[in-house]
Amino acid sequence: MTVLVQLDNLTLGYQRHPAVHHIAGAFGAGSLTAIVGPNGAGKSTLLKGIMGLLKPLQGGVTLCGLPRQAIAYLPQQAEIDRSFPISVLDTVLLGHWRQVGAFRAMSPAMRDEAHAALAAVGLSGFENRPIGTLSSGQFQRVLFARTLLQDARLILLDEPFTAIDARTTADLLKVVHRWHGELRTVVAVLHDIEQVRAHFPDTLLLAREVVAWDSTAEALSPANLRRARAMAEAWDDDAMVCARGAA
Ligand SMILES: Nc1ncnc2c1ncn2[C@@H]1O[C@H](COP(=O)(O)OP(=O)(O)OP(=O)(O)O)[C@@H](O)[C@H]1O
Repeated sequence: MTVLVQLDNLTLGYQRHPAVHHIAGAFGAGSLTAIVGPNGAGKSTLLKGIMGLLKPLQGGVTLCGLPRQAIAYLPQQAEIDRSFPISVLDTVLLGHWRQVGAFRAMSPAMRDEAHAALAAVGLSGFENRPIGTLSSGQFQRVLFARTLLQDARLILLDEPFTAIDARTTADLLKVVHRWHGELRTVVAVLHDIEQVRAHFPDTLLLAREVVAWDSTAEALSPANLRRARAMAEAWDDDAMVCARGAA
């Protein structure tokens, strides 16, 4: 396996209060991995750490030959403000932002790519709609279209299918498989275990620390799922220091 992202004894948290501890392992180039775990397990925190939005309290993240601009990150929909008056097409065109910068105009080829991306997610004809008027499923399609334009080598998706209808989920899973086929590396936080078993070859089972990081069949064994549940029941949200101390 060629390593794309290496996590070394990674501890992340907020106001020095650890949320995930001592994560060690690697995402291989071209891998398709689900991150699964109970509520509050630190799944979103881990994505933010990989993205560089959170500074490690301990340990580190190494991007192997991967510039940060080559990472696409889709946060949970709840974290995105949709009241901004911007059209579907302009939202998708933001995917070109890193190539274009603040002042250069979009080329006709870039616009064509945006139209093609909207067609790929089933949203042709929606170009001029303000994003605030879309359903959650339609808006998630827009965000996937924008990600298609970004040409990212690592794609981080935080609960991309939560509160999204079944048809949209099926369509967007096809986009995920397209990325995997293009040898991009995809990491998605997911809650639907059956969906993970059906579509994601690898799984990181997280409960504030790694329970298992393996092929999905191994990682989601009944014993590992029981362990993750038991660990969640034992969490002490008021604990101020890492029980294992500095490694
Ligand atoms: N901005 C923040 N400030 C302080 N604590 C936070 C912040 N964001 C998350 N936490 C805490 O960090 C821990 C891990 O949260 P995180 O959102 O990463 O979990 P998760 O596994 O993604 O949960 P869920 O499945 O419920 O979305 C939780 O105890 C949470 O309350």
